[in-house]
Amino acid sequence: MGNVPTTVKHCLSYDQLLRDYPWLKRWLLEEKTITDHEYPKYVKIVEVGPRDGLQNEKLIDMLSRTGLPVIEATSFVSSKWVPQMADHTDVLRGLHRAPRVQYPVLTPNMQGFQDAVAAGATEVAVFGSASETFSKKNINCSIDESMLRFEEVINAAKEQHIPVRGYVSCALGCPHEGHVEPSEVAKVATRLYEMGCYEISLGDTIGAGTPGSMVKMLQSVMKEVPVSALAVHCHDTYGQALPNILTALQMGVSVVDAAVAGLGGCPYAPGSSGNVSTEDVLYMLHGMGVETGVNLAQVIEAGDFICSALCRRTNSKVAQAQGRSL
Ligand SMILES: CC(C)(COP(=O)([O-])OP(=O)([O-])OC[C@H]1O[C@@H](n2cnc3c(N)ncnc32)[C@H](O)[C@@H]1OP(=O)([O-])[O-])[C@@H](O)C(=O)NCCC(=O)NCCSC(=O)C[C@@](C)(O)CC(=O)[O-]
Repeated sequence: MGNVPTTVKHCLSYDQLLRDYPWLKRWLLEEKTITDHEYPKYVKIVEVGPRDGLQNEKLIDMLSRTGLPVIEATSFVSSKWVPQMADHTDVLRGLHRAPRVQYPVLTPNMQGFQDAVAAGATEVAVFGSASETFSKKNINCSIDESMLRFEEVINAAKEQHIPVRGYVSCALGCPHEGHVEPSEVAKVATRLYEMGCYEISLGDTIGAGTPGSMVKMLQSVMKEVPVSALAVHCHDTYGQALPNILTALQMGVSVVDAAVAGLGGCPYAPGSSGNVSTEDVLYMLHGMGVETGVNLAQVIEAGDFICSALCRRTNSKVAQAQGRSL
């Protein structure tokens, strides 16, 4: 019984545990470890903190130096709807682009797309929803209407050779409708993929998903969209983001959205907390031997900088454990 942890060996009810929990017995006797599972060898991290949390050029520049391959910089939405995004053009123009880093921006419609391109965007993202009510509240149109708007954006982007990413919000639950059927998520993901989005990010907007619902949702989506084109975007409201991400990795997903210091939330998903923190995702992946090309210490520094600037506590457990931004 080579790898039985000492604490378990010395537990008085160890024999009873083995009797009562056959899976534990199998685990211990077969000397399985977490690394026996198949995981992607490399995971692409899409940093969404600057866009989903706040917009700050210095933060984007610090993140650009960490090895992150993608940093979502800002959002070309209406400032009447989201006043924080009013300075999107200045933010995009002001950042110092690092080589090999992509800086996508959100564009809900043609007006957003045109403004983004004029400000120098080289990659954009459209954001749809698997829930009718959320679609209406978030972008003021039905799912079908949103698809028409996105098709226009995607076609215009194709003409200019601009890659488009697609989001599906409410993939594991809606703040208004509650449960969302995995088949509805698959439907929207498929439409976005078929229209030409190169990657589909499945958003647990309210952070209510669990590994159980993640498996069901991914199984449904993966029947229609290749797993190589899928990403997960997990909020941590119920503390389920890391287990949900681990589950997605086990199913072959190799793109993970995360936000430095766990910034963010969605103005149209009241009560939802921020995204899973980039620091915690990196700590988990590196601990599993999965490569990301990202320097965790530098991301922690960037998180520290932005939390100090905002006088707020970091949501990253890893940064907290290192005594940062407490
Ligand atoms: C989509 C719209 C613009 C529709 O808003 P609307 O009011 O239905 O748009 P409209 O076409 O009727 O136009 C009304 C006014 O808005 C202007 N307008 C129209 N479009 C734009 C634009 N792109 N940029 C700037 N201004 C715009 C337009 O020019 C006009 O101005 P007016 O004539 O009244 O002065 C609005 O609903 C909106 O801005 N929504 C933003 C919602 C948002 O940012 N939500 C958070 C995003 S995060 C998310 O969705 C989830 C995600 C991606 O993180 C993943 C997850 O966690 O699940």
